Amino acid sequence: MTDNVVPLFKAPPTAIESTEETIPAPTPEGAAPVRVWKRTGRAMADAVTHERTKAAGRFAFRHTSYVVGGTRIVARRAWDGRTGARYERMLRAAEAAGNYEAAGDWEERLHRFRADRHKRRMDLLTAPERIVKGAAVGTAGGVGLLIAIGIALAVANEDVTDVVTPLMALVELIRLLVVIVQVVWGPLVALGPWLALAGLWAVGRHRNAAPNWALPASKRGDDAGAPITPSIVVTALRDLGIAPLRAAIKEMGDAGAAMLGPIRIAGCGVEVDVTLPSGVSTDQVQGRRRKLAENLNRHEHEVFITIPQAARTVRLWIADSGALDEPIGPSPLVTDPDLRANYKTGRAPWGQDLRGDAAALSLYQRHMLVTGLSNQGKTAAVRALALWLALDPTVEFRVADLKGAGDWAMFDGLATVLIQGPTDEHVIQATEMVESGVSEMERRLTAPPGTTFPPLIILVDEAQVAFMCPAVDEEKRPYGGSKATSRYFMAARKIHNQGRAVNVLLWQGTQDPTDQNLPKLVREGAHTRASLALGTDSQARMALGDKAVDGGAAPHLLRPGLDKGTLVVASDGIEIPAGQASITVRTHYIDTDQATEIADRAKALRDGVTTVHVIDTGEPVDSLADIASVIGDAPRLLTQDVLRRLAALNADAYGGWSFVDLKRVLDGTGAEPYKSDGRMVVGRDRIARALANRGNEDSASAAQ
Ligand SMILES: Nc1ncnc2c1ncn2[C@@H]1O[C@H](COP(=O)(O)OP(=O)(O)OP(=O)(O)O)[C@@H](O)[C@H]1O
Repeated sequence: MTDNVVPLFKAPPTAIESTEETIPAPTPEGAAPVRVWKRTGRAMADAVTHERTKAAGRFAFRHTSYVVGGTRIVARRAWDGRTGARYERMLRAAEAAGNYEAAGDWEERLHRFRADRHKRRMDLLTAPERIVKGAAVGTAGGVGLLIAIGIALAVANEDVTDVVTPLMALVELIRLLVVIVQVVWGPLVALGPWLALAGLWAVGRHRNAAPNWALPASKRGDDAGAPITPSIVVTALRDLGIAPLRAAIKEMGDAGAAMLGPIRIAGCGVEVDVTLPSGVSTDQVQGRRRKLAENLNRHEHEVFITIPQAARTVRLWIADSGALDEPIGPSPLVTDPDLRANYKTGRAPWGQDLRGDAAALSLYQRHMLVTGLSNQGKTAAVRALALWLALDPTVEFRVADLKGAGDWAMFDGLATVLIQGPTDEHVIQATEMVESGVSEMERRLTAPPGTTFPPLIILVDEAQVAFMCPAVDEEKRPYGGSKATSRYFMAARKIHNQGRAVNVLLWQGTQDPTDQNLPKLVREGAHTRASLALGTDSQARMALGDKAVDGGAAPHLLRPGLDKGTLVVASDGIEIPAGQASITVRTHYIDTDQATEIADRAKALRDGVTTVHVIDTGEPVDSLADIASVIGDAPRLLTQDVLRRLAALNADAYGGWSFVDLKRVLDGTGAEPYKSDGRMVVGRDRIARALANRGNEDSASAAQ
C-alpha cells in the first residue's frame, strides 16, 4: 500500500499490542481473578463440608468405632472372665461409695476366686503326665475294644481277616477327617478373621460403642426426652464438677450404678436415691441443680433434689420432659357438687404432688402463711382452701382483702366480716378485725374446760399492706410495722401464740416477702407455710423457714409466670415423703366464676350469714356504766378481771384494752384503780359514786 492511500480501517494490532491481549481481561465486576489453587481449595472445602460427605464420614467412622469398641468390650469381658478384675472393680466401687459391708463381701469373693485359680494352676502342672497316661490308657482300651469287636466279627463271618476290620474302619475315618480338614482349612483361614471382625462389629453396634456425634440420630443421647437410665444418672453426677464425686465415680468404673437405688416411676417422672461417696455432701449436689438438670437433658425446674432420711443420700426426682407444663385437671370442688368438708377430720383437695398423687391439706388447728411473687396464684390458692372449708357450716370466716379487686367478693354472705380495699382505712379495719379475733380468742381461753369452740378463720389477703401501713391511732400506736406497739403485728402474734387450741386461726397471704413487710415472728408463727415462685433464696427462707430450704425446698427456682399455682409446702398437715421437709404441690385452679358457684353452695348449707362490711368502731360506748355492770355485786374486782369481763361484754370495743385504757377512763372520776391486799382492784362503791356524780353533773349542765 502506498503512502498517499488513506486507510479506511484501523491498523491491525502490533506485536506489542498482541502480547497485551494474552493478559486475561478483567471480570465485568472488576474483581481480581481467582487463582487456580484457590478455586481448587474452595471446591475441595465445599466437597468436604457437604452434608453428604459428612454423613459418609460419620458412617465410616461409626462402623470403624463399632469394631474398635467391640474389640475393647470383648477383650474386657475376656479379661474379666480370666482375672479377678471384676471383683476388684466392685470392691473399689463399694469402698468409694462408703459401703463397707458390700466391700467386705466382694473382698471375700475375690479371695475365693484367687484360691480357686491357684488350685487350677497347680493342677495344670501335673496335667501333661495325666494327659499322656490317659491317652495311653484310652488308646490301648480303644484298640483292645476294636480288636474284640473284630474277633467277634471274624467268628460270626468265619473269616479271620475280619479281626482287623473295625481297626481299619477307624483308620479310614481318621484319613477322611484329615482330607476334610485339608479341604476346609484354606477357606476357614481366609474367612476366619472376617467372621471375627463381624462378631466384634456386632458387639460394638449392639452397645453403641461410637462417639455420640457419629451415632445415627435415633441413637444419639441428646434428645431431650430420653428416658433416665442408671448410666445417664451416673454420668450426669460425674460431670457435676464436684471433684471427689468425679474421682469416686471414675474409680468405680462400670460399677458406678452401685451408688443408685432402683429407678422408680413417680408420677410424671422418675425418682432415684443416690448414696454419695464419702467426701461429697448432699448440699454440694443440691447447689448444682441446674448443671445436674442439664446433664440429664432436662430443664432446671424438671429436676428436684431432696434429702431423704438415709445418711449421705440425695433423692432425685426427674420429670418426663415437658410433663410439668401440662395442666392438671379441675378441682373436685368444681366437679363434685355434693362435696362436703370437715374442719377437724377432713383434708382440702388442693392439687397434685409431683408424683401425680392427690395433695390434700388438713387445716385443723393450723395457722397459715402463703407467700409468692405477685400474680402467681396466691389468692387463688388460699381461696381454694377457704372455699373447701366453707363447705363445713360450723366454720366462721372473717376476711380482709387488702387488694380489694373483688377476688373475695363471693364471701359476701358467707363471711361474717368482709373488708375489701387497699387504703389505710381498710388496714385500720382489718387490724380491728384481727383484734376482734384476739378478743374472741381470749374469751374462749377463759371458758370452762371442755367447752368446744367453732372454728374461726381470720383471713388477711395481701397482709404486707397491713405491715407497711404508716397510719397511727389516737394513742400514737402504729397500725403497721413490727414494734411492740404495732397493732396489726401484735394482734397477729397473739393469735399465733394462743389461737390454735381454741380454733381461732390466722391465715395470711402475702406478696414478695421482706423483713419489713413480713416480720420474722409472724413468719415463724404459721404452722402451714407455702410459697409460690419467689425471687431469691433468702425470700424462700423467709417464706418457708431455713429447715425446709436446707432440706431442698426451692420456691425461688420455680419459674415466675410459668409455674403459676405451683406451691412448695412445708406443713405437718400434708403428707410429705419421709425425710423430706417440704413437698411441691401443683394446685387445681378455681377461677372467680367457679369460686362464686362453690361459695353459693356453701351459703346454701348455712342459715344465712349477715356480712359486716365495715367494723363500726364509732359506736359510743359508756365505759363507766359497762365497768359498773361487769363488777356487779362484788365489793371490788381485780383490774385484770374487769378487763376480761369487759372484753367478753363487747369484744369490739374492749377486746384490745389493757390496764392503761382502764386507768385512762377512770382517771379523775374518783374511782381510779387502787391497791387492795397488794393487787390492783376497782371498787364497786367508788364506781357507783362516780356514776352518780356524773349524773348530777349532767343534770346541772342541762339545767344551766
Ligand atoms: N393453680 C393455678 N393454675 C394455673 N394458673 C393459675 C393458678 N392459680 C392462678 N393462676 C393464674 O394466675 C393468675 C393470678 O392468680 P392470683 O390472682 O391468685 O395471683 P396472686 O398471686 O394472688 O396475685 P397478686 O398477688 O398480684 O394479687 C390467675 O388469673 C390465673 O390465670
